Amino acid sequence: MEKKYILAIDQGTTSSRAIIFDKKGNKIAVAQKEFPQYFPKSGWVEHDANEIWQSVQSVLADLFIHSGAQPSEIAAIGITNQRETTVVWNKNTGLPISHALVWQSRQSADICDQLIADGYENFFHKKTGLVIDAYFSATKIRWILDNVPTAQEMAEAGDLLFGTIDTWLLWKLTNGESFATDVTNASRTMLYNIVEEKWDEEILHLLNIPVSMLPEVRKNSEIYGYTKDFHFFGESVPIANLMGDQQAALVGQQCFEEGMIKNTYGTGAFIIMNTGENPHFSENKLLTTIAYKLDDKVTYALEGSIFIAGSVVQWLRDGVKILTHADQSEEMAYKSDTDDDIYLVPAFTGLGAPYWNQNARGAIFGLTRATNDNDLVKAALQAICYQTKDILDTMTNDTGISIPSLRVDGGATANSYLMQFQADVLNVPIRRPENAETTAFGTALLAGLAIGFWKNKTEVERMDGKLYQPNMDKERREKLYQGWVRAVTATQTFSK
Ligand SMILES: Nc1ncnc2c1ncn2[C@@H]1O[C@H](COP(=O)(O)OP(=O)(O)O)[C@@H](O)[C@H]1O
Ligand SMILES: O=P(O)(O)OC[C@H](O)CO
Repeated sequence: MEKKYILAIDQGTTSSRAIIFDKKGNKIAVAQKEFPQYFPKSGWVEHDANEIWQSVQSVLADLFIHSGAQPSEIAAIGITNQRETTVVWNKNTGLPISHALVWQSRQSADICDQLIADGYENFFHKKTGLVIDAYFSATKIRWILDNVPTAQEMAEAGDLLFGTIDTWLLWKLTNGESFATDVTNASRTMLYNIVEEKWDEEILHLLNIPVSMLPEVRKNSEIYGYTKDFHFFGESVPIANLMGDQQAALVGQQCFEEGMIKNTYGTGAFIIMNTGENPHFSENKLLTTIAYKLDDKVTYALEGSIFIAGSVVQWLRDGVKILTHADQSEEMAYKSDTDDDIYLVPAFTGLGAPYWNQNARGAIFGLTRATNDNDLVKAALQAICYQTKDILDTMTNDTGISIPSLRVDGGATANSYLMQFQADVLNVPIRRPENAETTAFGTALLAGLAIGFWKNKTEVERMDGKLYQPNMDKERREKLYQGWVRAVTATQTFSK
C-alpha cells in the first residue's frame, strides 16, 4: 500500500496520544487515553510503565479502528515523550522493578540536597547545563537502586536497563531489539555531557550508576529500529524519531532560528528558546539543554521549566472537586469578579525555574469571606501566567534578547481567559497555531525527514491560528505582578 502517513506517538504526563499526519502536515486522526497517576507521599508522583505501554497500545488500536487508515500506509513512526520520567526494568523479564518516578516527583530531594551540600552544583552545571534537582533522572535512578532490594547488585551484573519513556516504548515496540534514546532526552538525565555529547564517566562514577544500564544516544532524524511482532503493524515500520516533548514542540512550532521561543502549557509549562550552535550557560538558573541534533550538528536551547501548569486545573477537578471538566475553568474565571487580588502559588511539588526550591509547597493568599470557587479557579489560571512571566523576564535578563511575541501550544491553550491574561501580564502578543498538536507534529516532521517523506524541515507550512493582543495598562500590570512576587516569597518563607 502507498505510504501516505506519518504516525506520532505523544506519550505525555497525563495521557498518551497517537496522531496520524498526511503529507501536507494535516492531522488525519487522533486517539487519546488518560492513565493512572499515583501520589504515594507528599510531593511524590509515580506511573506504572506497563500501564503507559498499555495506554499506547490502546490508542494505536483506537486510531486504526476509527480512522480507516491502514497500518501498512504508515511510512514511519515518531515517538515524543514526557521527559526525565525514569523507568528501570529487568532486561531478562522485561518487567519494571518499580513504579516509574515521574519528572515532578520529589523522592530523591535528599540525594540532591547532599550533592548541593557537597559542593557539586558547578560540576553538574558545566557538564549537563542543569541545576541539581530531583526533577532530572540521575538521582531518581540512584533512588531506585537504593530502595529496591538487590537493585544495585542486579544493575552491576548487567541485568537492569534504564530509560526515559521514549526508550521504554522503543524497546517495547521493537520487542527488545533497540535500546536507545536521543540527545534531547539524554540531556535531561543529568548524566549526559552536553558539550562532549556523551554519558559523563565522572558523574556515573560519583552516583555509582553502571554504564551498562544506559541506552545508546542517537540524533533526532534517523531510523532507531523497526516495529517487530507487533500486531497493529503486521510488518516492520521504521521508528525514525525519538524526542523529548518540549523539544518536539519547539520543532513543531518551527522555531529553527536563534532567539525563537515557545511555551507549551500541558501538565507543566515549558518555555524554550533556540540559542543556536553554542550552549548558553545561564547565570540565573535557567537550564541549558539540547534542542535537537540534525545532520550531526547540535542546536542548543535555554529552558525555563514550570512544574505545575495545567495540572493545577486537574487538581481543581480531581482534588478539591470544584470543576467537573478542565474546560469549565474558562467560564468560571470570567465569572469571578475579584480585583485579581487572590494569589494561588501551585508549588505542589516544589518550585522549578527560576526558584528551584524542592521543599516549597502550595499556598493561597488574599482569601476573604466573599471568596468563591470562581475566584480560586481564576487565581489558579493566573498563577500559570505569572510563572511564565517569571521565566521570560529571567530569559531576557540572561540573554539580553527581548521577546517580541510568544508562540504557544499544549492542552491548556484552549482556554482563552488564560491566553488573554498571559498576553496582558507579559505585555506581548501570544500566537497559537491553528493545529494545536504541535508536539506530535514535531516528532512526525523529523521522522518524516529521516525517511525522505519530507525533503526539508520547513516544507510543511504551519498556519497561525489565533493571536491574543495585550490589553492591560502598565500600572495595573506591575501592581498585579508585584502581588505575585510577594506571594511566591511568602510561600518559600513558610516552606523552609
Ligand atoms: N480548557 C482548559 N483550561 C485549562 N487547562 C486545561 C484545559 N484543557 C486542558 N487543560 C489542562 O491541560 C493539561 C493537558 O494538556 P496536555 O498538553 O495534554 O498535557 P500533557 O502532555 O502534559 O499530558 C491538563 O493538565 C489539563 O488540566
Ligand atoms: O507531559 P508534559 O507535556 O507536561 O511534559 C512534561 C515535560 O517533558 C517534563 O519535563
